Amino acid sequence: MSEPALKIVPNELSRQAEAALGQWIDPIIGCDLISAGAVIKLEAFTFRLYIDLHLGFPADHYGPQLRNELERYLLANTQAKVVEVNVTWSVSAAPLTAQTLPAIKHLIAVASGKGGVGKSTTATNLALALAAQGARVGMLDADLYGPSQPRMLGLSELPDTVDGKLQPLVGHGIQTMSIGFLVDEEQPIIWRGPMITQALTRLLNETEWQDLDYLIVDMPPGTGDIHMTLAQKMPVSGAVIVTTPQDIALLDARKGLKMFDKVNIPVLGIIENMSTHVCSNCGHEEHIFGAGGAQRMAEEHDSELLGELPLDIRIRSGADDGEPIVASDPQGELAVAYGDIALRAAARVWLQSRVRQQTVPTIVVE
Ligand SMILES: Nc1ncnc2c1ncn2[C@@H]1O[C@H](COP(=O)(O)OP(=O)(O)OP(=O)(O)O)[C@@H](O)[C@H]1O
Repeated sequence: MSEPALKIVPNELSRQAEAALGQWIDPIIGCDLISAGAVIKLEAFTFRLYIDLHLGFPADHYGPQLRNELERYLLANTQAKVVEVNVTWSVSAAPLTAQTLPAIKHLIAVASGKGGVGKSTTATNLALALAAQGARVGMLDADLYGPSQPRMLGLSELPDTVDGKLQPLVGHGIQTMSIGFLVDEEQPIIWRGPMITQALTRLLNETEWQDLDYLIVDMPPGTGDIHMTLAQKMPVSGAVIVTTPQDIALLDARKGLKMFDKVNIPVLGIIENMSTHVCSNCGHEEHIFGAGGAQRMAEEHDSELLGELPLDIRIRSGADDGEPIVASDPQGELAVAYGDIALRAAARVWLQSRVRQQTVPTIVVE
């Protein structure tokens, strides 16, 4: 005879906890933790609440922060006198396709419509921010006409080849491959479409990436051959679009957004770079390139503003010196801003795959 099914009877505290959790909009995930599928266990005894959360993005620092905030919130908003929240995380691989690369769980493209808006700088700092949360991160410099990752990550050696595979160079913990390692920095690259396509696919496929949660792909500006190669030959989980709030940059960013829509690459969100400038002498804040443009663009295109970054000399000098700000000042406010944006993008990658899986949280009550 089979065991009778366990009958789960909600009690007052579990009802209070579920209601409170339903009201808590996580600033990184963008929705409540139950809807996100993050609550994997909820145990409610008369005055004691035990909650297990599992996040699908790296959260070495975010996890403890979330635990502390949630414990305080639940103590204030339920009858519980003891609340224990346990947070774990792991990054699951993207669904298997013909293009899946076994060593890489997710490819995230960092793109911009227009050149010079700070896409490469943003890509580098986002990669470092994900690594700071515990993820294994790589960087593929797909800006073949103007590779900047060697300089930004402070790398200049020639990569080794082992059994015909290029070994990525590691800068600030990021496994990196760039055409800039293989050609002279001073020499212009004057390849036509098919050569570019071949060079990019070889850089991706012939590099021996080691067990990556995320490979960040630093795209060239615009919408050209490299973008088509990315869409057709690479398993991209999503793209983020970097823009400044300037009208001309936004116009080009819209084209980029539409291009990703056309080739079925989900846009994870928009990043507004050089949003404001705070004068280092007098502290006066100015919107040099205009205000609110990326937010409006996100609303118009049913996308999301992942965050804003100021125009700051420390970001510029770090990028030029091979000491990106997230690595050189990991506790500073700029690293925090990059960290939030990086986690929001990673959380969108996770939520996308959860929508496909439709998982339901387990709730156990006394
Ligand atoms: N938020 C910022 N504050 C100050 N300087 C910045 C910021 N973002 C980028 N920069 C600087 O702006 C310049 C252009 O940045 P970057 O090379 O990242 O742009 P890009 O969009 O990748 O350009 P390209 O399209 O030419 O590859 C660099 O000198 C960089 O250091």
